[in-house]
Amino acid sequence: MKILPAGQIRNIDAYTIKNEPIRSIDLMERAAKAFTRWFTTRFSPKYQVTVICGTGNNGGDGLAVARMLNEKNYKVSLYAIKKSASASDDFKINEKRLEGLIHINKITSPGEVPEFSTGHIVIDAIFGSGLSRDVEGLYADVIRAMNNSGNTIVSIDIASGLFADRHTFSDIVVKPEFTVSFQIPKLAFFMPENSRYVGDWYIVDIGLMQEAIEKEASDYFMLTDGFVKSELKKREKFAHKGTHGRALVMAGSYGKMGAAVLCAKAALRTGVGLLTMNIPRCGYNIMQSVVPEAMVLPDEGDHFLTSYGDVSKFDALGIGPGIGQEQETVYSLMQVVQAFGKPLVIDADGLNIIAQHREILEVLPSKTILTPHPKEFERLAGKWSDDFERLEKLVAFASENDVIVVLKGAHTSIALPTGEVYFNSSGNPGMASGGTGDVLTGMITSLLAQGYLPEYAAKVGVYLHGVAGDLAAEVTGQIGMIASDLIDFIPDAYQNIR
Ligand SMILES: NC(=O)C1=CN([C@@H]2O[C@H](COP(=O)(O)OP(=O)(O)OC[C@H]3O[C@@H](n4cnc5c(N)ncnc54)[C@H](OP(=O)(O)O)[C@@H]3O)[C@@H](O)[C@H]2O)[C@H](O)CC1
Ligand SMILES: [K+]
Repeated sequence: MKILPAGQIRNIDAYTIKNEPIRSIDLMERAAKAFTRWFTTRFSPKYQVTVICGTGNNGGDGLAVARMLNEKNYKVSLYAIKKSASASDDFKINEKRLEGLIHINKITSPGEVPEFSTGHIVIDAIFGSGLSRDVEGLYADVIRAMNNSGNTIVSIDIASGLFADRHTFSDIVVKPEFTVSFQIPKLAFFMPENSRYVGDWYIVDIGLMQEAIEKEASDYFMLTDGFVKSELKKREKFAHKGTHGRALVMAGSYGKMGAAVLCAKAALRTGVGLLTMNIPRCGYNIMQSVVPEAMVLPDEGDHFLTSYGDVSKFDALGIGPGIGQEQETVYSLMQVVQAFGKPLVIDADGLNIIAQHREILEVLPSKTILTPHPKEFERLAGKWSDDFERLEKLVAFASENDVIVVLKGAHTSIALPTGEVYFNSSGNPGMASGGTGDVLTGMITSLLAQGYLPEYAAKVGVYLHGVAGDLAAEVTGQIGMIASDLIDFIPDAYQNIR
């Protein structure tokens, strides 16, 4: 699914209005209906609803929603912030449609800012994608009062005060529990810095023309079920274990064999035919007894990796989980990436080693997959001042080094060398716990070995990992979930997507 900036969404609106054709007021009606449908399935008419509007089209949506909820027997109080006489045409039409139905309380001065009584659901329709500057004055007073009221807020399209496509410096922004956005996700939703201004967000379809969406170019996409489903490889009837690839994972050191074990189990559960674990000797018994399905290639080093073996017979190589940064390990990493000569997966200490020895970047096979968490990415690419700048750095790093970067976090983002970025939509905060990264490395390595091209191994791996986390959380809850739970749910995650 494409993520598009406000300007391009406006083009799509205009195209739909012209070519469907549909009057813009009817498109607003359709948007308000879609919002109302979402709202009425979540909140019953026993709730009192307060709708706060601006006077642009977001405000027009708010008026139409107020009318629709009133028809459905919700008790609705309605306010419009009117600093000047100007209002959008569709706002004015909706204002007329409300005559005799609901009174619109005008907020024209600070004295008229409502006192929000508790227990209301507040619908935020002050500004949408037309926000053009920081919020101040009367608008700021209202937003502060809304945020301080303790009420559940639902934002229409996007929280008022939040810029859809760039960093929002001001903190005068509505803090909704839910955002219900129209058809196309906004880039701001994927930035961790905005989490309190987005809440749980939902996309509702308002029937914008598909051909108009296709016409608009974008480098940003959201990974969805449909996409991943279409990329999953099927198992052939006459397959044997060799058909599903041979993977080699170089992982572990004294005290960090858990990382190697998690990575191994995840690779196997993701479906690799044959897995070999290249680990230091201290991990031999652990690996053989805990993961009997894996073959073990013990290193000469007792406590950390000191060399590498014949890598030519492997389809995929994953390296990094728990390897530490001893000098011999650094040398073997430097050499093995070149000896392997095909795209591989590098994680954790493997990335820290690269950050210390940047010459390795020059010899990485094209489309190698790097899977940093934000701190590791900072070591590779330097600091950023906000998440939009981080995104710029991510895109630049992937294209300059001809690598695929999987930047882990809520909405893990996958940057390709082409400049495209895919944001994940699966997963939950319970996954922010030790070892989940090792699981992801195992999964992506496994998919590479099974013949997925690097770009698809990254996308499918990240999405599946998130689904496994979501399924695990249904059983364990988010707080008590651990990385091993994720592994147990990989098979279900496959079933779920198919
Ligand atoms: N396809 C769709 O998604 C559809 C969306 N709809 C809804 O329309 C809004 C966008 O509506 P628009 O009228 O373009 O913009 P807004 O309602 O967000 O607000 C514009 C007015 O607000 C003024 N403004 C902007 N920033 C500020 C500020 N900081 N302080 C005060 N006033 C501000 C702006 O003034 P300008 O001086 O910048 O012109 C405008 O007067 C979208 O979000 C959806 O909710 C349609 O209903 C259906 C299709
Ligand atoms: K809004």
